[in-house]
Amino acid sequence: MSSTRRGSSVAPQGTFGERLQAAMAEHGPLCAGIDPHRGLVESWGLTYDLAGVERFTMTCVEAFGGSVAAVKPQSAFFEVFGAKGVALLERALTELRAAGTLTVLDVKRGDIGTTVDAYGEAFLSKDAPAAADAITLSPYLGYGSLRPAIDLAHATGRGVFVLALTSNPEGASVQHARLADGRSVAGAVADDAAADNAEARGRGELGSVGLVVGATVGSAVRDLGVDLPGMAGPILAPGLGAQGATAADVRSVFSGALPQVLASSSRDVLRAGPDVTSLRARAREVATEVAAITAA
Ligand SMILES: O=c1ccn([C@@H]2O[C@H](COP(=O)(O)O)[C@@H](O)[C@H]2O)c(=O)[nH]1
Repeated sequence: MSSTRRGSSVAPQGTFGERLQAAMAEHGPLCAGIDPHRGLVESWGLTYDLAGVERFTMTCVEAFGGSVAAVKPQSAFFEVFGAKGVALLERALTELRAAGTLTVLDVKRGDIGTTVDAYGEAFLSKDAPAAADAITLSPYLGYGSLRPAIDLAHATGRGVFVLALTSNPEGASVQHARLADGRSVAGAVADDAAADNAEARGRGELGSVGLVVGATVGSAVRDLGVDLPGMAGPILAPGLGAQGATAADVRSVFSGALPQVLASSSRDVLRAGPDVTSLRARAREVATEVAAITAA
């Protein structure tokens, strides 16, 4: 990538796992999503175009910046608007970073290793144009293909969340399958992440390689032998609210690994907009509810 396409260079202090652990302790374990769906944008009285999505996004940045542990923009909703949408996404990431709020960019990238290397440069390098504190990765070209991005994340103090048990019902057809050694696909992804978090675990810290496990997955974690405590990294748990999962589901799905959970909610919180104070209040309310469950 040419240097003219690079963003500004601000090296984060400490590992992603350390920073996330501190942010969850301060604000509660909520990652608020920025998902400018057409219907949501219009329900805020905005037009569904670049200007409307910009207003929506910057309202979220103002409401969530400094108020929640992390913010997760969903890249797809920005890519819809082409280069200008991506520029808006980059601006949101920059402003959240300036507010001292961790960002998890939901891009779900995965490819052969040489291409994953470029994805790492795009989002996790110190001069990345769309620098995020962490990104989501898909391991379905093999966990090992993610190596360049995982190594870069470790080198730059950033993190990744690897899809293990996604919140959608269709995910089970792949993620519940069994390998030749008897382990489930999701269990094997967790074992691979555990190996990457071994040093952090040895220091008694949260690792920087997390997993995505939906709060909607019921008993799958137990049934499939997915060792979340042994994984020792953060668990990004979407599905709260609009997809039907409750705080009580968080408690049962992640029992034994609750301190690692970063619950993620988008539409349920975003419906409280467009008023900044109401939006922030709803995010705080959900964060407090999940904190009470995960601390119990
Ligand atoms: O397993 C997964 C992985 C990612 N997501 C993403 O999280 C949000 C969920 O939005 P809600 O409005 O809270 O349902 C969205 O960006 C998804 O792409 C997920 O839902 N499940």
